[in-house]
Amino acid sequence: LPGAILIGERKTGTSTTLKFLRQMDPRIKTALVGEPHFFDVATRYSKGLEYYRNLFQPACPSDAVIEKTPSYFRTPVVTERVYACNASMKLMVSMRDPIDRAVSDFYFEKRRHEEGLDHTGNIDLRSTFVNQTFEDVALTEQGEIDAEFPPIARSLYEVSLLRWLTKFPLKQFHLIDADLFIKDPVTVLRRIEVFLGLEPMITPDMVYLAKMKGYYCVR
Ligand SMILES: Nc1ncnc2c1ncn2[C@@H]1O[C@H](COP(=O)(O)OS(=O)(=O)O)[C@@H](OP(=O)(O)O)[C@H]1O
Repeated sequence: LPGAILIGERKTGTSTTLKFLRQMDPRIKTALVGEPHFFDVATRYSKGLEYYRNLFQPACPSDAVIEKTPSYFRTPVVTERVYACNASMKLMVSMRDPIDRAVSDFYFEKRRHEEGLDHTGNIDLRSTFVNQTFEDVALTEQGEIDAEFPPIARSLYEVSLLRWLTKFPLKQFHLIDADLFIKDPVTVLRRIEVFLGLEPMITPDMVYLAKMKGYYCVR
């Protein structure tokens, strides 16, 4: 079972962070599926811990087993369930400039909707988003920032973080600077290795800057 979870938030580079860790540090083992959604989806949670265990790569005791599911961060029931699973769980929270994150989240939702990929059936009505920009939907009729609009609500990191802190001590958290990750992934990844209890082995020669993309890639 994982000893650490990257609990969110979405659009903060969680996919790349996990991919880089897996590719660059063979002691880090992950789930075989991208996002297990074990603690937030009732039908999966009810399958029990053996089901959850089987979602992971095989690992030896010196490895660090981790998973990432960005919706864990903001889903209240998850905090209790993770605590019941392992009160010593290490929790990684990735944070990006909240406005950049909200804008990215909005356009991601808009694209998903336009492509008809949302199959949940409970998409927020405002997320029809047709011909709308982020600026069109970010304000209430009174001209205030609409803190209940999901892409904005998901950037209110402190709301979720305070709930997690009612259950887990601060020393079990590691905050990932997602803006620094884009500029200097190695520094961020080495800090994660240390948090996971591993001697850092990720080094700058393992990455290169893909100038066209503007992002670092693994060699
Ligand atoms: N190396 C590299 N390559 C590609 N993308 C990178 C990289 N590093 C960070 N990012 C940032 O990752 C953002 C997407 O975040 P997530 O992976 O958390 O998105 S998701 O919630 O899983 O859809 C994505 O945000 P957007 O560009 O706004 O989509 C990127 O800023």
